[in-house]
Amino acid sequence: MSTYAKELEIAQLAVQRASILTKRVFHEKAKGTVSKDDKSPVTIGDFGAQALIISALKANFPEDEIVAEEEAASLRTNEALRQTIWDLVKTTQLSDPSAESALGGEIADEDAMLTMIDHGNSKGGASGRIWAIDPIDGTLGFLRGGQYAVCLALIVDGQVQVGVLGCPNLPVDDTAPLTGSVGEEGGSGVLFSAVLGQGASSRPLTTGGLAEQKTIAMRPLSDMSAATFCESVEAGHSAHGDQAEIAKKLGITNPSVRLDSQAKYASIARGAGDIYLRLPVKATYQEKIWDHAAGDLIVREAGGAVTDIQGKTLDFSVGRTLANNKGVIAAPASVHSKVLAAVQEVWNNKK
Ligand SMILES: Nc1ncnc2c1ncn2[C@@H]1O[C@H](COP(=O)(O)O)[C@@H](OP(=O)(O)O)[C@H]1O
Ligand SMILES: [Mg+2]
Ligand SMILES: [Mg+2]
Ligand SMILES: [Mg+2]
Repeated sequence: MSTYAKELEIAQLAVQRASILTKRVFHEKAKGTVSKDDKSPVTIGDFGAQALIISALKANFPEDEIVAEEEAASLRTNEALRQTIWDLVKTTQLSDPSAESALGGEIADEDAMLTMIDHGNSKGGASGRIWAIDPIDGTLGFLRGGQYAVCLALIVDGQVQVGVLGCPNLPVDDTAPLTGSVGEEGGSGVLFSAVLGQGASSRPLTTGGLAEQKTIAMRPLSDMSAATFCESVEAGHSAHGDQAEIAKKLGITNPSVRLDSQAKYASIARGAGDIYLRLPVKATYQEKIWDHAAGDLIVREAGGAVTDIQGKTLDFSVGRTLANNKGVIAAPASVHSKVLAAVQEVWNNKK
């Protein structure tokens, strides 16, 4: 068995199961949205997906630490919301019994569900095995009817070893035009994964066991002017103006493709786009490890390089945030230094 084979298998099945829950909520009008302390939204889909993923991890790797985005505090005082989530969680299973049983079976009751959610409160750090979970990345996209991703990564002694992204609204076809909006028929969804040193792959998302996988790779980029770059839909999450200036400096003529979530990392990893730019809007914002761990590894294993705007690799060893980094540049390894140089020119001119 290759290294991290079991972790990869469980992570993929856990993300696939959680994706089923998020899809159910995606098609509902009422998504049980509540506002967090930082004013950002969280939905019944985020809470439910986090409970299901953590339950699978606890059943298989009880000693591991977990850093997850959400916490159960607001659910302890909001019975209606808690019950809605519980109804979703207890009725979401993989249709393949052996896959479902690999995830350790059902959560016992509502209280156990809250405990599961709160197991994601690890401080993270430089030693040991730490899972990073973003149950729904791109919650704003999820609410808008756009792209979102279910994200899970295993970090060991500060290095991302396993990364899995479920992107329920991406098309299975790698060559389909890249857009941030979901078409009439929607995408049927793709599950991306990578293990350090073992390459990156993708397979269609299913509602049962894992579908057959294929290797993915970034597009060779011989002509920078033909590159497609991706950025957030939300202007508050990355600096659209700076990014447009950088693209111009690089001679990129295609308009940027705006899509929510780590679907950006996944899309460039499979050659549906080329470059992902995330320039800080606010100097004080610290990126969260769960927003990047899986995507960073998947892009690197597909032939890309990922750094911050100073050219430093992303440092997952300093807690729940990327406190040592600012912004993100992800590009094919062969052109990354060129992109970095353009970013630095624009960034330094601003000072
Ligand atoms: N000021 C800010 N700068 C950068 N990222 C931010 C931000 N405020 C929130 N975010 C993060 O941006 C993520 C979405 O990224 P994107 O814009 O690429 O879709 C959010 O994840 P969630 O949706 O999981 O909360 C959130 O963690
Ligand atoms: Mg959030
Ligand atoms: Mg996120
Ligand atoms: Mg999230």
